[in-house]
Amino acid sequence: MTGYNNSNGGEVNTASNGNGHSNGHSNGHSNGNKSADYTAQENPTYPYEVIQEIADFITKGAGVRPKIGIICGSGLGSLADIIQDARIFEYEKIPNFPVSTVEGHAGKLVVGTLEGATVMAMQGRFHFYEGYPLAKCSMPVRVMKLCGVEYLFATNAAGGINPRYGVGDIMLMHDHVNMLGFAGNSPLQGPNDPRFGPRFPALTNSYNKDLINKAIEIGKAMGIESNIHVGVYSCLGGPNYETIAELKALRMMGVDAVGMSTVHEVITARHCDMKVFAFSLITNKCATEYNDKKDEEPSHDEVMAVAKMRQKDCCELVSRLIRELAMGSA
Ligand SMILES: O=P(O)(O)O[C@@H]1C[C@H](O)[C@@H](CO)O1
Ligand SMILES: Nc1nc2[nH]cnc2c(=O)[nH]1
Repeated sequence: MTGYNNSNGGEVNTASNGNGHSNGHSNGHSNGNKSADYTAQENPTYPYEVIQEIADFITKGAGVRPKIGIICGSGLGSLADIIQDARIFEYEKIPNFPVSTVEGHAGKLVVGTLEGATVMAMQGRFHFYEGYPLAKCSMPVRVMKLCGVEYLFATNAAGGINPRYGVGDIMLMHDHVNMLGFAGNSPLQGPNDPRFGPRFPALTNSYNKDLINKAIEIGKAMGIESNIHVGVYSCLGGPNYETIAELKALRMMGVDAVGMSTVHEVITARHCDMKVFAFSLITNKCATEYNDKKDEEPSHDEVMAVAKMRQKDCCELVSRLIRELAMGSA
């Protein structure tokens, strides 16, 4: 396994320099990496070679090169349970991989087949609020790319700000507002390695329109068209949910649903030219007026309960869309 120490303040370390794991990207588990904890001064960019080694570990272990990557949102791990001929990698056992710390994110990578396509699914994603820098949160997207993935399917649980959205609805993402980006934070910060993508990537067409249209058709066929919306997602840092004033501001900005993930993954995927499909399961309605109703306050328990309740439809939507892709009609 390549060691890397990226505290050189500029250049990406593109060679295997054998200098050991002094970078702080330890997962503290079975790979024997004894490096120090992450410090904010450190550059969290993973060198290409390290990502390549993780990808090789997975493709060799699984014996396939997946075409579609899936990221399961909070409570939506069942999207990975429907994968056949599954080869399961616990994050703790993947060299240089972070570990999942959030309930509803099991911490497993599942590789196999779904509806005739080879897929790899993250049953557990990494969030900024867990203390991981954004480049680390979205590093697995680059691993997917080097495993052969061409399409990223990202899912999340989110609060509905658009008053037309109900709990349990699905919002197909057609755009996002990157609040962490507004605050000067990006998964692409730091030295750029052109083998992944350009220094200044465009994000104007980030969400694949054909896949959105296909998903709308599938929603109709499933008889859930009135529960399907197309809208704008915004990612905040979390882990706290939003104040009323913040929710009002987001609504004025044109945001339909708010969460704590996905955007950095989409940026990383578009940077390396993957096609992206993403949706939010609306797990709670966000209050945009002041009131004292305790039962209107969001909670992770509620998020998990709604995800469990709606997992069947979410799985069916994803499976059908993947079937269309595998048949070449999406
Ligand atoms: O991983 P996602 O974005 O689906 O999870 C959302 C955001 C927080 O992690 C959590 C809050 O309940 O759900
Ligand atoms: N930020 C945020 N994330 C969520 N995830 C699920 N519901 C919510 C919410 O209301 N706000």
